[in-house]
Amino acid sequence: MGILRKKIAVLAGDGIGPEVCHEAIKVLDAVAERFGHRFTYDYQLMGACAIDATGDPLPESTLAACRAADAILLGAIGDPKYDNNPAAKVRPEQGLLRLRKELGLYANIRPVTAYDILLPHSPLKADRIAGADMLIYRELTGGIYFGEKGRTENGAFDHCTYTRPEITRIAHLAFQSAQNRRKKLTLVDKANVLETSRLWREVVQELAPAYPDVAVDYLFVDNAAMQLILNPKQFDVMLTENMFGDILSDEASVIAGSLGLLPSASVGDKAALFEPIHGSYPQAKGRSIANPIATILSIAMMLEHFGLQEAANVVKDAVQDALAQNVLTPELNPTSSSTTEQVGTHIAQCVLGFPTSQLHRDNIKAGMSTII
Ligand SMILES: NC(=O)C1=CN([C@@H]2O[C@H](COP(=O)(O)OP(=O)(O)OC[C@H]3O[C@@H](n4cnc5c(N)ncnc54)[C@H](O)[C@@H]3O)[C@@H](O)[C@H]2O)C=CC1
Ligand SMILES: CC(C)CC(=O)C(=O)O
Ligand SMILES: [Mg+2]
Repeated sequence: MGILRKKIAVLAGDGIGPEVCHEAIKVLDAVAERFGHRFTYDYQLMGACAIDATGDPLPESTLAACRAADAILLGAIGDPKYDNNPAAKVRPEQGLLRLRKELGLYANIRPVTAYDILLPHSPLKADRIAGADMLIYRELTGGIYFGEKGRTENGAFDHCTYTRPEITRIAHLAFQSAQNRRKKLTLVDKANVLETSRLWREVVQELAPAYPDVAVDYLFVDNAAMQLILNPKQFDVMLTENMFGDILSDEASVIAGSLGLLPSASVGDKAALFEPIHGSYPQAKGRSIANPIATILSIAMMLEHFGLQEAANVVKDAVQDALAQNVLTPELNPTSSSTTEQVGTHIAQCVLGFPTSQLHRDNIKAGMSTII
């Protein structure tokens, strides 16, 4: 692969979004330096910061920049002043949902891995989670988040709808992914109650014969939530609708060890966006305690999307190095933690090829004894 030039729209967003994006871009710059690629960044507003500046959570200029970019990096959006005001008509989350819809980002791919090195930090029993490695395919532009919603005289409603094409296109992606992995696909639904779930089951059953090497099973979402913690190793590719995937993937982050570790790629036919699965974690804003690894691993997914597998592997190895060296934010290591910036710098330095021992000597010289 020769030298690549790519333009990346950066939507740092709210809360910890700017902090984790800053570290992710540090790592991307290190990739550029090491491999000779050229990445340019187009910073745009989305979320509460965009409402503050323009009144609109997704200004037209942001949407245009995203359309013009080769890929989009998103930090996170959301602010307590909207979370705590149910009457607010304009909300940061509307910007994200509209962006996903406008760009046709229908498949959100969320890898979940139990890192051996973090097993002792997990609140779950190590023998239950060791070796867990799954991909969640979450449908991202349909379902209850996008249905008609409103208030009645004494109540409220959110409609959930799905069409066959919406299910078919993501199901194909999930089947193909399973073919390249351990060849197991689990559809998670609530087909014992919901008509939309029965359509999901019907479509997946119809597609299954085209993928004879993939074993398909079906779980109701309530059982799946329990199985995920009880025996996560049973899952290879999990396919599910928008809201179930949103909820189950946050639950699955406990298997990895922290919500701050899980990256994602949101892809469609014309655009691709890379984002940590977590939100804006407002309690951590400005305190340099947010884990940037979910966003840095989202950069690795972006590099894979660009066809830069070697660079993606270098980023993933650098993350492993940070975990192995105990360069961890406080939710993973409360007694001897590193800052958001120290984790990002460690990973960027590893990408640049610094021997770790050298890096540690430099950190000690700089007085950053908490790193070791
Ligand atoms: N994609 C996005 O931009 C998303 C935005 N949100 C928004 O974020 C705001 C906060 O929502 P919450 O429900 O509190 O979810 P959240 O994901 O922001 O935080 C939930 C908890 O997860 C942990 N956490 C999250 N990110 C972390 C990180 N990088 N490092 C270490 N720990 C981390 C913290 O314990 C935190 O209290 C809301 O306004 C919500 O709407 C929520 C989810 C996704
Ligand atoms: C606005 C929400 C749907 C964001 C979220 O929770 C997510 O995408 O995981
Ligand atoms: Mg979520």
